[in-house]
Amino acid sequence: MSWKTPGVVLLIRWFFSFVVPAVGLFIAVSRIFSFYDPSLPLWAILAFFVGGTPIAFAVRVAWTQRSRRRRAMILGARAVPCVEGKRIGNIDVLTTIMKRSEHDYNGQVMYDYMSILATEFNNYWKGDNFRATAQSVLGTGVFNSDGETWKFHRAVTRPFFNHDKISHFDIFDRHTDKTISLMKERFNLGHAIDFQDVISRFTLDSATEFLFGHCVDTLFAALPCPYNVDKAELPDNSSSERFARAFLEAQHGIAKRLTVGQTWPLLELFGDRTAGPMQIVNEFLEPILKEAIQKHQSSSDADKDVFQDEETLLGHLVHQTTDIILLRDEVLNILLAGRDTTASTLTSAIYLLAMHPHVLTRLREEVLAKIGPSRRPTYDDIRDMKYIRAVLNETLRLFPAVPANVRESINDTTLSSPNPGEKPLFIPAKTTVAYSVLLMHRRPDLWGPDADEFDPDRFLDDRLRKYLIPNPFIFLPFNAGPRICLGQQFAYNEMSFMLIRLLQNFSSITLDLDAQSPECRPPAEWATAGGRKGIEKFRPKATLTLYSVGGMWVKMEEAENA
Ligand code: HEM
Repeated sequence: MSWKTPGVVLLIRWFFSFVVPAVGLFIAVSRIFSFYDPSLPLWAILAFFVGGTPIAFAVRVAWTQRSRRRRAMILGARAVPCVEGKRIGNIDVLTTIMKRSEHDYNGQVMYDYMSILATEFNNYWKGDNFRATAQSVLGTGVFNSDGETWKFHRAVTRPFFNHDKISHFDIFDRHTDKTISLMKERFNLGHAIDFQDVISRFTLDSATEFLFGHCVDTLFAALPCPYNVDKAELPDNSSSERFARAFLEAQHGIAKRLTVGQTWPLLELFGDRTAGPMQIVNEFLEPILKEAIQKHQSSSDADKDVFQDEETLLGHLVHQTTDIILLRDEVLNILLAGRDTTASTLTSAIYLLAMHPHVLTRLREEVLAKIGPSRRPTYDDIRDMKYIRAVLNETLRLFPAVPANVRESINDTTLSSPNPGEKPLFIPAKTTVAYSVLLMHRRPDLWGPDADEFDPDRFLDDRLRKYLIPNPFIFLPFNAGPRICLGQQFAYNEMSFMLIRLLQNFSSITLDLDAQSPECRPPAEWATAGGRKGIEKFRPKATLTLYSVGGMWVKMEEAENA
């Protein structure tokens, strides 16, 4: 095991920031004393050793605060109000945030403690803190870089997403068929299915196929067993799912770090929690990357020069670079960007359709009228289907797959005050600012008094003109500005394709709450809470993406003509 764990690296940094200056000060003072009187009193030596580092820390904090007040005044701004804890270093606030992030309704702790960033994207970047947190998993890929490196990543990947590829629909079709037949098998046994699990397999198998040309075939592994069913009743055809599990574990590692904040390395004093899972991920990827590089290098020069409409992202990327680390970072970042987001949105959509059968009926009518009971949907079909787009948008409004995010300020800047007439809030350079799209999407002042309700018509009727058209920044599931999601169109195609196929095959969806293990069900006290917390039948939580704790257990009724 390497001694250079994240925790040790942080302690070394702190040693040089606080202990070394304190010792330096001690040496300087003792020199001055020795000039007049060679023996420094024992109490002074002890006081320096015991109090030196905390005093150096306190002086640094006081100096920073004074400097911030002065810089805020220059910008005509005021300091952001601070949360005042009861313990030194706000340790009580930190532990409360960690605990509530684990158990409370997603976003609630943010709502109670933090301020919301609205539209000030230009003064911010991802920043060093986020990069340090995610580096061991995402490397320097598009999701985790800024400046020139980010521009490079974005430039090399963008052409791949520029036009819709027929081959993508072939991939969706193959994996959708497999997914639906797995679901039917389970429903025929009379049991529920964890839709979140099965759809995550679908998006992983589809994404690995279109990114690397190698499907990880998670749809062939055994499905999880409902809480209320004996495992022996279900067939077990398990095969290795190491890659999928390891990649998820690595993401959980990043999410944990983000919850703790900048002191996360202290929790990893004895080892990097993402190192083990990332070793498995890298072992899976390395031969695939090497094969793609070799194939490119052995192709004739004439072939290399001709721009080909490659089927896979990797096939496209090796034309730009054969640096194996760059290639790995790129495909892993896009796998993360594209896989869990679509799985999360489809899971939320199925939940909402189960909760609102009249929406399901209307959506099914659109599918049957436009495409019929069995034909494969085309790109043109999907483009013309207004209601399916409204259902997906309304799902993304209430349950945005990336519910919260962070940015770091580049220079000293300000945010307009939430209370009109008050001075703006001062944001010093290099400050991490967290913002929640989920909370913004549910604000009644932005979306109307029924903001908490699921109603796809708000994307079709007068409410569209009243709220969204004049103020498009109130709906940001795909982010906005130069870092807007590259895969937005791909995602709408994939999600619409799957929903259409599901509704061609099934005529109703019900939640099976008994199949969910009791510790994963929403706590009884949520029922009396206001807003969506009081409505929800599942516990929404987030790693980098939103998910349902313990899965989303549903039953579906097969359509007569399926
Ligand atoms: C419902 C589905 C999706 C949602 C809600 C979504 C949402 C987002 C969001 C919020 C970001 C900004 C993240 C940030 O800057 O911190 C983003 C970035 C990105 N997304 Fe998506 N995404 C989805 C699907 C996809 C798919 C399917 C792909 C590709 C196959 C993809 C590729 C990307 C890439 C490459 C970026 C990075 C852009 C950059 O930083 O310049 N996304 N996405």
